[in-house]
Amino acid sequence: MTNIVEVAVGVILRDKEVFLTRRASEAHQGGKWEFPGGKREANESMPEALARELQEEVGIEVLASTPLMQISHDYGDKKVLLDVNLVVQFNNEPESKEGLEFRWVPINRLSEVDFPEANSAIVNKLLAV
Ligand SMILES: Nc1nc2c([nH]c(=O)n2[C@H]2C[C@H](O)[C@@H](COP(=O)(O)OP(=O)(O)OP(=O)(O)O)O2)c(=O)[nH]1
Ligand SMILES: [Mg+2]
Repeated sequence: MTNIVEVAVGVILRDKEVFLTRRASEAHQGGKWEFPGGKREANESMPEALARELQEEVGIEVLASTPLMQISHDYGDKKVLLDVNLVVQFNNEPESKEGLEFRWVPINRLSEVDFPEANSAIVNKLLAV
């Protein structure tokens, strides 16, 4: 039995651009760009995990989010379940509270971004919206 890491992921969307951060080089999938988010803790629901992670990592308060998709992916060294949510209403200007690189990228340029493998399904879905 291998355990699956459940991850709350936020696609922060404003004016047809999304907010990305760059994973720390020593992290799993280090150096890749990502949608902010992180692991759900045992005592949390997914929406609670999303709100906490986006507050901790990028300093925003989520006011409303809508589920986009769930993705199961096996990286070989780690299995993840990404719970991906669109975040279109929030307070504060997103930045990286963890000192990571960040940038806004137009949706139609997402296919050029170096994401972890599991993210191609997210990119395809966003390009189709
Ligand atoms: N946040 C995020 N994680 C992603 C994406 N794509 C993807 O495969 N992942 C994977 C990478 C990691 O294995 C996992 C997220 O775990 P994490 O290590 O960032 O979790 P965390 O923020 O709670 O970090 P930590 O407390 O363990 O440092 O999900 C994505 O777009 N965003
Ligand atoms: Mg994280």
